[in-house]
Amino acid sequence: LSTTPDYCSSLYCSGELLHRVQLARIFPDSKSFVDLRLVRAENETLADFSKLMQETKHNPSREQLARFVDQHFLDGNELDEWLPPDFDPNPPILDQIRDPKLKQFAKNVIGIWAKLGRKMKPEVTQHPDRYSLIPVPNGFIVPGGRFKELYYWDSFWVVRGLLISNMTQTAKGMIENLLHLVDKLGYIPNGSRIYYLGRSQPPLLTAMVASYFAATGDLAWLEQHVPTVEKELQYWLDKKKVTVEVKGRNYMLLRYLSDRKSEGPRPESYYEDYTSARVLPNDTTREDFYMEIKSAAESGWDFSSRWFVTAADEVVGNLTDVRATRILPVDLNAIFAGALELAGDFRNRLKNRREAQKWWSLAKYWRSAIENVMWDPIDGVWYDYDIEARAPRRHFYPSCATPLWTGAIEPYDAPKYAAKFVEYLLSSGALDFPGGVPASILHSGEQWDYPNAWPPLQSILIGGLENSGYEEATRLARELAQLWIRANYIGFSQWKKLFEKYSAVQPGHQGGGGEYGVQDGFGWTNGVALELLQRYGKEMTLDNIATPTLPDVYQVK
Ligand SMILES: OC[C@H]1O[C@H](O[C@H]2O[C@H](CO)[C@@H](O)[C@H](O)[C@H]2O)[C@H](O)[C@@H](O)[C@@H]1O
Repeated sequence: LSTTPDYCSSLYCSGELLHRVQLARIFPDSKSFVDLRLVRAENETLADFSKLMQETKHNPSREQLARFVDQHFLDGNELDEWLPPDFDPNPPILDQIRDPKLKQFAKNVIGIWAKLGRKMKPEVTQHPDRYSLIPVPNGFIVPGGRFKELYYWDSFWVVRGLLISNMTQTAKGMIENLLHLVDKLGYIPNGSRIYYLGRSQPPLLTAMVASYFAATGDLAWLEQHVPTVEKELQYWLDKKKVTVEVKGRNYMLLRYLSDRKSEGPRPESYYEDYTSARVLPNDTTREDFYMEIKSAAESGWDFSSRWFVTAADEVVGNLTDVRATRILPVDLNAIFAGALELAGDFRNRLKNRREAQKWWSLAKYWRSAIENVMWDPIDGVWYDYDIEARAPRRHFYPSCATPLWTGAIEPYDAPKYAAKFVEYLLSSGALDFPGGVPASILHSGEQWDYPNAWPPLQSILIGGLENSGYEEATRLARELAQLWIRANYIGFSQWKKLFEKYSAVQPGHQGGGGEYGVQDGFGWTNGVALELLQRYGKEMTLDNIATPTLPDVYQVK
C-alpha cells in the first residue's frame, strides 16, 4: 500500500485494455472485470495486450478479448471467509427485545455477521500490484453480494451494529482499517479498491471513533488515533470547501468533488458511463461528465435526482444532467459539522483545551452556515443549495433530517426546528408509504429515488427525530422505526434475506432501479435493524404496527 498513489493510474482504471474489455461486455456487470486479479505483472500483461492488438490490426473480436482475459486474469478470490473471533450468536441485546418474533429476527440478523466476515489473503500484501483490492490489516464485514470489499459510509452502520452485537474487537478492527487508509492515503476512498481512489464517501469516520469510544471508554486508543481523525477532517477542508455568497454574506461549506486526476469513466461502471457520455459533444464535456458522476458517487447517493440540473429546470433528468459539484448537500455539511464538534470533544477529553476550542469554534461556524444557507424557515426544512442557480433545491429527501441527526444545530434551538420539521414531514407525502420512507418522491428510475427506501436514510431520519427531544418528533420516530422493522421482518420471513434497499410501496420487497441488481447481505441493513431494535425493542411488537394506507396514485398495479 505504501506505493499506492492517491488516485489510480493502473490498468484497472484507464487505458486501452480496460476500454476494450469493458466495451466488449464480456461480463454483464462492469465491476466483475476490475475485481479480477492479474496472473502476471502489469507490464507483462500490457505487453501481451499490445501483441494481441498488433496481431488483430487493432480490432480484436469479443472472443479474442474474452480469451485474453481468461489467460491473463483470475477470479480475485483475494479474501478468505472469516468468522470474527468475538462473534456471539446470543449477545445481551436479545434480552432487551420483548416480542419473541422480533427477538428471533434479531438473532437471525446477528447470525448474518458470521457470513459477511472477510480477511485479506496474505498474497494481496505480497503482490499488491496484481490486485485491485487495497490491503487493510484487519478482518472486516463486507456489505454483501457484488460489494465484496470495505465501503466507507456503509461501515458506520456496520460498526454500530457490531457494537450492539457485543463485537467490540471487530468494530475496532474495522475502524482501524479506515484509520490505516487515512494514514497511507490522506483520506478514505469510496471503497477499498484502487478504482475507487480519488473519491471518498460521507465523512463518518469521526462518528465511528466516537461510537467506539462511547462503548469502551478507551482513552489511550482515542489519544493514539485523534491525529488521524483530524487529518481526515483536514482533507475535507482542503479539497472540498467552497465559498458561497448568500444575502450579501459569504459562507464556507463543503460539496462532493472527485479528484480531477482520476479521468475517464468509473472503472467499475465503465460501460455504463462511456455509453451515457456518447451523446456529449466533445472530450471536454465528456471529462466533465465523468468527474460529475464520480463526485455524485462520493455522496453515496449514486444516483439520484438530488444531483440533476436540467436545462428546462425539470425535476427528473438523466445521468448527463448530473451536476453534483455545484450542489451544497445538507447531509455532507451536517455530518461534517457534527464531526468538527466531536473532534473538539475528543481534544477536550485529552485535556488539549486549545485544540478543543479550535474545533468547537469551527463547528459553531459550520452550524451557522448551515442555518443561513440551508434552513428554510417558511417550509420548515433544510434544503440542498445550488451555488450556480443561487437557490435552494426545494424537494423532499430524507437527508434533510441530517442536521438533527448529527446535532448540527444549536441544542437550545432543537425543539423549535423539530416542531416545524415535523409539520413539513407530515405534509410532504413522504411518510405515506407502508414499506419505509423513500429516498424521494420523484420517480427518476435511479436507485436513490422513489420508490426505494434505504436503511441508512431510515436511520438518519428516525435518529434525527429522536434526537430532537420534541415529543411529536419522537412519537413519529417510533412509528417509522416500527414500520421499518416490520418491512425488514416481512422480507426476511419470505426470502430469508436482508436487502441493500427496499421498496417503500411493497413492504419487505427488494428495491430496484439504477445500474446493478439489488444485493443482499447486507451490512448496513443489519446495522440499522439492530440499532432500531436496541432503541425501541422494549416496547415494539409486530402486532401494534399500523400500516399507512397508500395514496391511490402510488398503488402498485
Ligand atoms: O458499482 C456502482 C456503484 O456502487 C457503489 O454504490 C452503492 O453501493 C455502496 C455499497 O453498499 C454504497 O456505499 C453506495 O451508497 C451505493 O450507491 C459504489 O459506492 C459506487 O461508487 C459505485 O459506482
